[in-house]
Amino acid sequence: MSAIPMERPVLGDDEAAALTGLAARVRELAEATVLTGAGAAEAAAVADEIAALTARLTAERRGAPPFVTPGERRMDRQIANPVSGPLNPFAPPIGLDVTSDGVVRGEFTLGAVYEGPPSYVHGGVSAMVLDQALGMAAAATGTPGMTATLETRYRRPTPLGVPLKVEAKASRVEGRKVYASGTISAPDGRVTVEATAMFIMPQRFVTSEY
Ligand SMILES: CCCCCCCC(=O)SCCNC(=O)CCNC(=O)[C@H](O)C(C)(C)COP(=O)(O)OP(=O)(O)OC[C@H]1O[C@@H](n2cnc3c(N)ncnc32)[C@H](O)[C@@H]1OP(=O)(O)O
Repeated sequence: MSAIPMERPVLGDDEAAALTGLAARVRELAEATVLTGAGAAEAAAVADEIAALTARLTAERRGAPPFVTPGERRMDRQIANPVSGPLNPFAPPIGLDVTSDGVVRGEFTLGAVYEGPPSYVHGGVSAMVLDQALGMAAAATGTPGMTATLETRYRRPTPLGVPLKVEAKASRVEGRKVYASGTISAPDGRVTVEATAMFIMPQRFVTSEY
């Protein structure tokens, strides 16, 4: 049982645009925080100002991230997803497109907040990006599901601060199970991470709109 309810408020266009802008500023703030050379006193002063801003936002707090109206299925309306959601400051965010033949593609650059080994992307972040891309490829078959297995193979370090590509495609559907694979590649075209995954449409969602 989750502490976050399933029922969601739906944002109008103006509010969605304003909150998207807010998330972009908070994303910049996160990067500024990990890179700042401000001294202790300045960092403490800025922390106090941010605490005041957080209190302003929390004054009207929702119980769950909101949705937007476009899209027939719930996953199309979810704009606070941690990989692709423009409303989520934690998300890079990565724009992922699905071609008519079911291939998911995205281009993205990851900054210092996603660092694992010095100057390279954290392996868990790469896995998260691939989980999302492969999940979208699975959903494109018409059988959206939850990740049951995700296997990643880290072939070489994934560089920060340069344009990366992610690509994914489903290979087969067996009842409620969908198998998919994908890669992240560096600007030189070499694959840095490969992934295979199996998604299962939960029995409880078979008759719902998920
Ligand atoms: C477009 C959006 C993209 C989103 C991408 C990101 C997606 C996510 O992050 S999802 C979050 C992470 N995943 C989860 O939290 C999933 C947690 N697990 C579950 O909810 C359930 O175990 C779930 C949905 C995987 C399967 O549940 P359920 O529908 O009850 O399956 P169940 O009836 O027990 O089993 C069905 C079949 O799957 C198999 N199976 C179930 N779970 C697994 C598993 N983890 N690994 C391998 N096989 C499995 C069973 O053995 C059974 O096989 P068979 O048909 O051959 O007997």
